[in-house]
Amino acid sequence: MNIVLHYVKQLTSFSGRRLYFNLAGMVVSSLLDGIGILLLIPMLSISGIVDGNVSIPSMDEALSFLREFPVSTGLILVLGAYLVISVTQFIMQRKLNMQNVDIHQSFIHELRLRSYRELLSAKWEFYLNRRKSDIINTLTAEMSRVNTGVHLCMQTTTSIIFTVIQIGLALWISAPITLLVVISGVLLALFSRRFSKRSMALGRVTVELSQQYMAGITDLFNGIKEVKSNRLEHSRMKWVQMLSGKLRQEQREFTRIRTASQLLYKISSAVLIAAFIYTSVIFFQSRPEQMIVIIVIFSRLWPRFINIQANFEQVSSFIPAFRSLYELQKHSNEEAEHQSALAEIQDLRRTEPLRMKQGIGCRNVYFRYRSEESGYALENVSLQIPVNQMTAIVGRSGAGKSTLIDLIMGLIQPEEGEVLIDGKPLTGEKLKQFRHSISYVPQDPFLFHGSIRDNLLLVEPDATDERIWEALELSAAASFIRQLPQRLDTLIGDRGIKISGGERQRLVLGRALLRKPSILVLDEATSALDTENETKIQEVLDQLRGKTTILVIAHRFSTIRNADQVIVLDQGRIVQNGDYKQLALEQRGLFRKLLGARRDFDNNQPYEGEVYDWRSN
Ligand SMILES: Nc1ncnc2c1ncn2[C@@H]1O[C@H](COP(=O)(O)OP(=O)(O)OP(=O)(O)O)[C@@H](O)[C@H]1O
Repeated sequence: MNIVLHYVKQLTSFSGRRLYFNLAGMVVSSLLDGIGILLLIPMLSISGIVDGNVSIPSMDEALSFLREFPVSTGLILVLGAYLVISVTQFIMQRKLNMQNVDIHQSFIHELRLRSYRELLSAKWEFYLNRRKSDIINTLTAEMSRVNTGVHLCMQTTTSIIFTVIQIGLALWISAPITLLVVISGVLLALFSRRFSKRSMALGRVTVELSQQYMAGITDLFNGIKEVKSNRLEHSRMKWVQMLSGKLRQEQREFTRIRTASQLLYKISSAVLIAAFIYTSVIFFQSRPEQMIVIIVIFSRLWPRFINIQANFEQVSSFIPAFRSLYELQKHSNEEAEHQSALAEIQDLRRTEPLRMKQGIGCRNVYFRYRSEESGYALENVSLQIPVNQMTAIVGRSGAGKSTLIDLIMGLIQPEEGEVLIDGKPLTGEKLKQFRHSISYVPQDPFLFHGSIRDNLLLVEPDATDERIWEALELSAAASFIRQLPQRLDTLIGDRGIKISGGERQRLVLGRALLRKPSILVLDEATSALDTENETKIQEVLDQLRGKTTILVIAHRFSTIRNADQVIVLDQGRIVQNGDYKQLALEQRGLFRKLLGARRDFDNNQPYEGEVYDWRSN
């Protein structure tokens, strides 16, 4: 329950006076409700409409004037008062409900924004160690349970206020009966704690199953092409059947618990009411008016107890969802990129890009993904990337090329050693500015289901069509986009599924160039291009040299042919570093081995446009 209290505290500090005003309104409204219903019988009795007398201290005297009137006038007065009180209470209740929803939804809105902000400010390592589908599950399914949980907490608070006030009024009417009802309620609530505990245990199962379901369907639809091509539909269907069966079972179990506790309350209510009436009639010779009071008090209070118990059980089943959101927020907060990362995301001012003068350096850098592993992904790496030159990083698969790029971009931090910009450590404001000067193009770029224009404006929301076409010309994407019937307004599907791999890469390169970056990082970003388009990109990179620092991982010989510097990585270490020609001539070097002995490097005349994959060596 502590975790729920954490969010309730957040709710009270977020909503402030509004929440307290609403609670005060609830008190007044429940008083009116209590007066309207509970005092109806005594009023009728005092007015002489019901035979006999139900004694309520001080109320008798206050309403004794009704006896002066004829019965019909008294009845109109009593019912008129009842109507006024009830209608006022209904109107007030409606207003309070609307305000409640407003407070609740504003809080959920804030919670959602806060969670996104914290997640966006978390460092890259946070994501490396987590299943993305778990994060998505927490932000969707669990967030929705938290939403209902907060609503239920507010509803339960209201119910408790109503109940306490009605207990007060009932005590006024008949203290012994009310006390008996309350004691029975408390005993039953204590007995029902087992239902709440079972609900919480089931809630944990719900979160686990929900995570498995989200992970499974994410994997399934990410790999739907493989599923269809390799005829894996049957095995996937079996998996869905198994998981959906567990979900069905879990929901059934939850309903079983809930209905069992409701049944217990309802049976108790029948047994208690019978016992009360029997005791009153047989032992205390109570009159019919008192019987009515017993029934009224019981029928007003008992459903409230049932309702509070049902809410407790449901909130208990949501506790694991509250915990899941809490832990996601806590961990993303703990793993924030830097102290001001959160504030930075809120800060809408544009950060000025860094004007690098000398270049990027790494000094004796060590990095490993898990501290318990003995091997390093990067080991004692020292290098210099001169400003406005093109540096290529090559090596076999798993050599550490992408890790080195992530480290240079400040996404991951070295375990030992330093990354330097113009000789100074890459931290604080400098890191922020440095990030703003980079355009990064991965092999599998991020394209969303939208138009080409929308995908481009993602990085430069204010770019004009003229600037967009200029960038697309540079990335050799303009020609294919012009041929599309809707040109920039063409929808490209999920992850750009409606265009080819090569077209996707040219489009994403155009998007990177639209930002006019001072540092361009291409991580195998030209792998899907044909020779003609690759040559075009090569020309673009040549044009950018002298104006932009270019960092390239490429498995194609032609892409790095004009690089000013080639860094050769092997098992996390730099084994060669120099310009292309020099490395190609080093007979025993790994670079030459990677290129393949077939080529005539002494004349530096490799076959034009030939595609060569380092990784196969
Ligand atoms: N998220 C990760 N968690 C654990 N180990 C990782 C992770 N990413 C990479 N590695 C390991 O770190 C080493 C370097 O990987 P990296 O991706 O940098 O190589 P690469 O040269 O870019 O390979 P490729 O050319 O195949 O993309 C490899 O041994 C790899 O298994």
